[in-house]
Amino acid sequence: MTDTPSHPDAGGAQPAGIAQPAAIALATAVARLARAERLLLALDFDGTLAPFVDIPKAARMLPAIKAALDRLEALPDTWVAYVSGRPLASLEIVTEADEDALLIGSHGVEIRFGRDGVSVDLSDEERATLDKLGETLGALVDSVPGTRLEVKPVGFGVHYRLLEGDEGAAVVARAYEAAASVSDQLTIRDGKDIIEFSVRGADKGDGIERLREYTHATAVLFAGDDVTDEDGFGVLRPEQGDLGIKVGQGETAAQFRVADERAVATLLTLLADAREAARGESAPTSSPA
Ligand SMILES: O=P(O)(O)OC[C@H]1O[C@H](O[C@H]2O[C@H](CO)[C@@H](O)[C@H](O)[C@H]2O)[C@H](O)[C@@H](O)[C@@H]1O
Repeated sequence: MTDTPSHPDAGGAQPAGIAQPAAIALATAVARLARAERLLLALDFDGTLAPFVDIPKAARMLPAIKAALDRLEALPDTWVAYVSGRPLASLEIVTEADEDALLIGSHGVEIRFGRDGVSVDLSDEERATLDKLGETLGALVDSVPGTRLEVKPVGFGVHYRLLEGDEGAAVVARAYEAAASVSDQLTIRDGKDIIEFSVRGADKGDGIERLREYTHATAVLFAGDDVTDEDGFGVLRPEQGDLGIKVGQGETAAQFRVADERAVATLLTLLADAREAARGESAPTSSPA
């Protein structure tokens, strides 16, 4: 946390990891968001809540983030949802989802709202393309030590986090070529040390709109770190009180930017404090990681 004075509307605290006066403006926006009638927190997972690790299934959100989200989820008219590129099954594990969890997986293709869900029924043509894609990309990763194929319900991710320097770019080029030999209709997503090819083209913006509809939220907070999260920022309605937060570097349509997951922890803790106060709950003194 910074020790500089805060804006009168900001509830007396500022998010760490960003410079003034942006920190003051963000703290003010968070204080306003805390007073929303029905609040939806739609959150990207990897690189936003959880630091990157070499083994995807080992990723977990920072403890301070988990604590803040648990507090927020316990409040009335407040929903926490995860909107990720991960397959739903993987997202359930890393978020330690309970039976009420709101999850959007596979970049908007897979949906689980509590016990309700949308199953992904592939057409014969999509299934055939997917099978061929798996064989082709499988052969590629088998030929490049350090790469790994992530199997998803509607596509595949080629992971190359363990490669050095230009080796990653070379694998991406070969993956493009391999995928193009299968189909020119694929949705391609260039993520952080992963290149993904899918036979379905939904995006995180679609997922957020489904969540907005389901929760009847009057305000939405979406935070994300990657290029694929720009689809999410694109459907926000700042004029209605929505808030978009970009985590880390890179061009963005989000209104605000914070440095990293620790700054997200600070922000969510401030939001939990402010919303508990707004909803008349006790606001325990809490310190982020
Ligand atoms: O939309 P997100 O929740 O940010 O998911 C994006 C991808 O996240 C996972 O891969 C990334 O995180 C891994 C664990 O830290 C890391 O090893 C990998 O290099 C990153 O690309 C996940 O495995 C993918 O399926 C998601 O698309």
